[in-house]
Amino acid sequence: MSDVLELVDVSVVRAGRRLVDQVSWAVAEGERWAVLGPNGAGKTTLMQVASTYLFPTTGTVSVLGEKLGAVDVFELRPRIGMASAALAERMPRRQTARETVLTAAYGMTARWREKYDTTDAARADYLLDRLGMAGLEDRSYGTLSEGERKRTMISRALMTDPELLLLDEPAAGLDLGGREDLVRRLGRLAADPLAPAMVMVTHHVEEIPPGFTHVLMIRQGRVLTAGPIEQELNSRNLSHCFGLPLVVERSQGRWTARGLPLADD
Ligand SMILES: Nc1ncnc2c1ncn2[C@@H]1O[C@H](COP(=O)(O)OP(=O)(O)OP(=O)(O)O)[C@@H](O)[C@H]1O
Repeated sequence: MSDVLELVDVSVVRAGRRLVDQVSWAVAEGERWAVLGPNGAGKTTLMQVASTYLFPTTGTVSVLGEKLGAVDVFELRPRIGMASAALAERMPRRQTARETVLTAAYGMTARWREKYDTTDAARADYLLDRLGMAGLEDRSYGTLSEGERKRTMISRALMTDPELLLLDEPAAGLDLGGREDLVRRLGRLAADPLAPAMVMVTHHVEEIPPGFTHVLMIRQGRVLTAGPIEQELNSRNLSHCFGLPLVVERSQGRWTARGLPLADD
C-alpha cells in the first residue's frame, strides 16, 4: 500500500509558537484515521497542511505521492476532499444543497455562470442521497439544519471522487440523533473498499465511526501516539492526551470515554 499522505518532521511556527511541532505521520491507502487532541492542540493546522492550504515552516509533506513545493497545488486539490467549519461558513446561503455540492467539481464555493453538465448534477444528487439528503437537493443551504449542512458538506467533499478525504470535526454541534446518524453513515463509507483514505478530526471518541483503523493523538502540536486504533486508543494514551484520568472502552465497534471520579467523591 502506498502513502496518500506523508509528513516528515513538519513544524508550523506562528508568532514564535510551534502550532505543529516536528510531526512525522503517514497515512496509507485504505486507512481510516481518527485525529484526537484537546482544544488548541494543532489539529486544524495539521489538516490545513494536509489539504495543501498551509505550507509548513519546516519539514516535508507529500500528498498523493506529490511533494509540496514541487507540485502545482491547484492540480492536487481536486484529488483531496475536505469538510470543515471554516469551509462550511464560506458557502453562500442562497445556493441550493445541490449547487453547494456541485461547485466542488469546479474548485469554487459559489455558482458563477458556469454550466454544470447533467452527469455532475446526477452525481451531486447521488452523493446527497447517500448522506441521507434525498428530497432536500433544492433547499437553500441557509435553511438547512446544522446536521443537514454537515451532510451536505461531506457530500461536497466527495464530489470530485477524491483519493484522500479530510473531515475536520464533522459531528461538532450535532445533537445525539444527528451525531449517531452521521457516525453510521461515515461507518458505511469507512467500510466501502472503494472509498478514499479518510482522516477525521474529533474531540470525542464517541464520534469515531466503526471501521476506523488508526488513531493519531496530538497535544501542544506534538504527536503523542500514532498507530492501529485497537492498540493505541487506550485509557493511558487518552488520559495523557487530554491531561486527566480517563477510562476508554470499546463495544461493538464504538468507543466511549469517561473521566474517573475525583478522589474525595
Ligand atoms: N495564525 C496564527 N497565529 C498564531 N497562532 C495561531 C494561528 N492560527 C492558529 N493559532 C493557534 O494555534 C493553536 C492550534 O490551533 P488549531 O486550530 O490548529 O488547534 P485545534 O487542535 O484544531 O483546536 P480546536 O480543537 O480548539 O479546534 C491554537 O492555540 C491557536 O490559537
